[in-house]
Amino acid sequence: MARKFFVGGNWKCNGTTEEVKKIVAVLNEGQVPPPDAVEVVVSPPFVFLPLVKSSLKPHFHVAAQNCWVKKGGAFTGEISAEMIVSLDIPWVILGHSERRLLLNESNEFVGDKVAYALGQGLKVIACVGETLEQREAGKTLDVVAAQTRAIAERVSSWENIVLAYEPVWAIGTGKVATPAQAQEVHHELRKWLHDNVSAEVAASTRIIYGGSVSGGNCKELATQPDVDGFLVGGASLKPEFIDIIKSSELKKSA
Ligand SMILES: O=C(CO)COP(=O)(O)O
Repeated sequence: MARKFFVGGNWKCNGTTEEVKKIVAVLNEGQVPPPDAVEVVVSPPFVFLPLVKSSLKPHFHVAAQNCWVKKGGAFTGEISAEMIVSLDIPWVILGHSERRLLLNESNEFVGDKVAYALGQGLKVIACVGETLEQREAGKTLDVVAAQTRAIAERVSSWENIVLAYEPVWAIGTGKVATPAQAQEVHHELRKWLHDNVSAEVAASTRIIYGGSVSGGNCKELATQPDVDGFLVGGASLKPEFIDIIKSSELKKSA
């Protein structure tokens, strides 16, 4: 089965109510390919989830940016998977490098979160990626394999997981991975899934790229055989996000 192109917009910790309304208006006015050609999921900060969900055209789906590792309770400041489900939000981003690095989320903790969120019925955009130091030390594939393994060991199905490869050195830096660099890691991740999970999961799991994706560089990246879409940060707050969604049209179906 062909993997449907997937474009995620991670708004991170950005936006006021007024700014969020403007981004929603841009999305609603955009001429984008139909939902059977591309899956688009935007991820506003928690406080804007209901506003964004209720004002976006149904064509677009919504994701939370994180959730707690288990059932809610006495965890001040956290948001549980159950809460996200109760808002009818289908997706959550987990394991983003900003949380792994700034908030010390370990591979195991991220794996536990992915398993718990899936168990509650959420779909998960699970992020992996190496730092510049790790890349320069030749450890890229070991790092992303270890991050992926911690997820694979804890989940029984990959049906509701999109894997996002986001090299840390490319995030918010304007230094996008070259199409060849992205393709190499995506190919290796797919091979890892093939060898360690199953051929079926390797063939069907979408592996998307994130890190300084823009309206300018998305086209060449989109044509790489193992790049099934994008997770976009800064550019997802701007009208060029529409161009990035449209890059799905360049994808030849597998
Ligand atoms: O972290 C990212 C998406 O999750 C990428 O961010 P930028 O597109 O701003 O580099």
